[in-house]
Amino acid sequence: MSIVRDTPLPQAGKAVGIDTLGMTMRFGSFTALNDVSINIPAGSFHALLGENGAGKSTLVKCIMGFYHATSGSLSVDGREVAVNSPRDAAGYGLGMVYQHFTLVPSLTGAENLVISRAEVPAVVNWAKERRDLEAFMERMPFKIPLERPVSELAAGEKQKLEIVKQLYLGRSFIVLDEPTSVLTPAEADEMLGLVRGMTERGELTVLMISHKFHEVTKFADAVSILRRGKLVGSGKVGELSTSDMAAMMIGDIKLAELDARTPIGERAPLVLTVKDAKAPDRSGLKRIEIDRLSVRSGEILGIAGISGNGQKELTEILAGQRPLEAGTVSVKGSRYGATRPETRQYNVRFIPEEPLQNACAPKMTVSDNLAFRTFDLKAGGGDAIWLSKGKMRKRAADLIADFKVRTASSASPIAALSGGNVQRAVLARELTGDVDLLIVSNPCFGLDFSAVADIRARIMKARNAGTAVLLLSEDLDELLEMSDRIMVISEGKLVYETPARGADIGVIGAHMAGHH
Ligand SMILES: Nc1ncnc2c1ncn2[C@@H]1O[C@H](COP(=O)(O)OP(=O)(O)OP(=O)(O)O)[C@@H](O)[C@H]1O
Repeated sequence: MSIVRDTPLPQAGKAVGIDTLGMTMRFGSFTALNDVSINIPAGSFHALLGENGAGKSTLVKCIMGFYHATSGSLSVDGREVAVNSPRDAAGYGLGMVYQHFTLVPSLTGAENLVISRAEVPAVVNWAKERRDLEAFMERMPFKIPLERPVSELAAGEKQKLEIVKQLYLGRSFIVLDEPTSVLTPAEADEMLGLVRGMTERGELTVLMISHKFHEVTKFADAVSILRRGKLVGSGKVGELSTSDMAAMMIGDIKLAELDARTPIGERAPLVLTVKDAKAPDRSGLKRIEIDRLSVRSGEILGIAGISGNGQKELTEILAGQRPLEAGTVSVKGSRYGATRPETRQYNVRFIPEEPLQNACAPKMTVSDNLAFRTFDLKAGGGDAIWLSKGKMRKRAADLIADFKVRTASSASPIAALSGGNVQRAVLARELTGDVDLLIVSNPCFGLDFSAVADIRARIMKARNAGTAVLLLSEDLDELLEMSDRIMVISEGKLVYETPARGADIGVIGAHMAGHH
């Protein structure tokens, strides 16, 4: 048996500060980051703002050693350092927490922490690890049940564990990339409050990418704003109003407004109906059972629920990717299996979550991806025999302009776009043309505030024009603003229904949490 060798636990954290000096990053002839100098002192909580494609991720990737900046330098605690890889960054105490969880769901919190170390012993001395972990957790403000499998933790607990993992690995400067996008408002507040406490005690420095002004003003003490790769503003949070920050981000652009809701006609036809549908969930251990769900023309039905309660399975059933064991899905009164001819015949459009993985061919160009619905159709609607690359490019240019997709060119691979711009490109493809049924999951995830306003206005326009919309969202505010009716999904079942107008958030929240 091999020798048990333990890496020592990090000492109590002492925050480190960083400076970027003239950081510039070019991709070919495109400048994603242009001469950016930012000072983030040790123990501060710094927010990084910018519209989609402004260069936030690029800056962070340069700091973390994922990218080699074209020019410029990085200092840690006042000393210029060479960070050529994430491993180098880790050596200086720099760590990153991603928007999506990176933990292994079947392992416990303790196991996740131990295996995340660079040098995991061949044989783990669990008794010693547990003692060490207990001592470590005593220093942490976060309380997390480390003995439970991660799959059983709530989203807020998982996010805290991601942060604890970085601290366990000895990082004392962490980047939080939109850290609250899958948390409830209460979880977000608690988590950011605890992180803020650590910065105030000088144990940690935080750089947070966020699109949420209320989080920035409540928790950060300074902010830097990027626009088209340039630093356009920075300062103390208290000295800048939300509208100052918004204006620096996007300039003097008027936000899209929601059209007034037209009443749903009494005889508005049913467009989508799901009856007695049963299917196993992804683990095969639980089931999804939808007794009855229907959406009328000109109606938005919102589905609320904590992530992982069957939303993904429901969208997979509707996309024809998860066979039913029993029950039916019908569109406009006919059985519907989501084949390409059926989606065309009934004008069904679908925007799944994580669109880069689920709705795009990442290595193909933006123009090709925008043409997926139409490349084999002639202008009049018949089948096309030849691909017309010229027409595809022209159509792509129109959609890119209309939906303000920021890309170096329509010939760039779609995977090179920023997260928010991939989302915009997929929305451009799916929301254009005649749409009778729109199934959309978290449409505004990762979008900046002006894009959020724009996308919601477009969905409302489609509704008012008669589209039936099934809107699955983890954002309750979005559901309350957009929906006509709201249903709650919990453990694979629809457990509660209410008109959105006058809905009681407390009651919805209780059903989301499993109290029926
Ligand atoms: N590997 C790459 N190749 C080519 N262009 C890239 C690459 N990575 C980023 N870009 C471009 O750089 C610009 C900045 O992207 P970045 O991901 O930094 O934006 P962001 O501010 O993080 O946006 P979001 O809020 O949407 O995440 C975008 O226009 C993007 O298309």
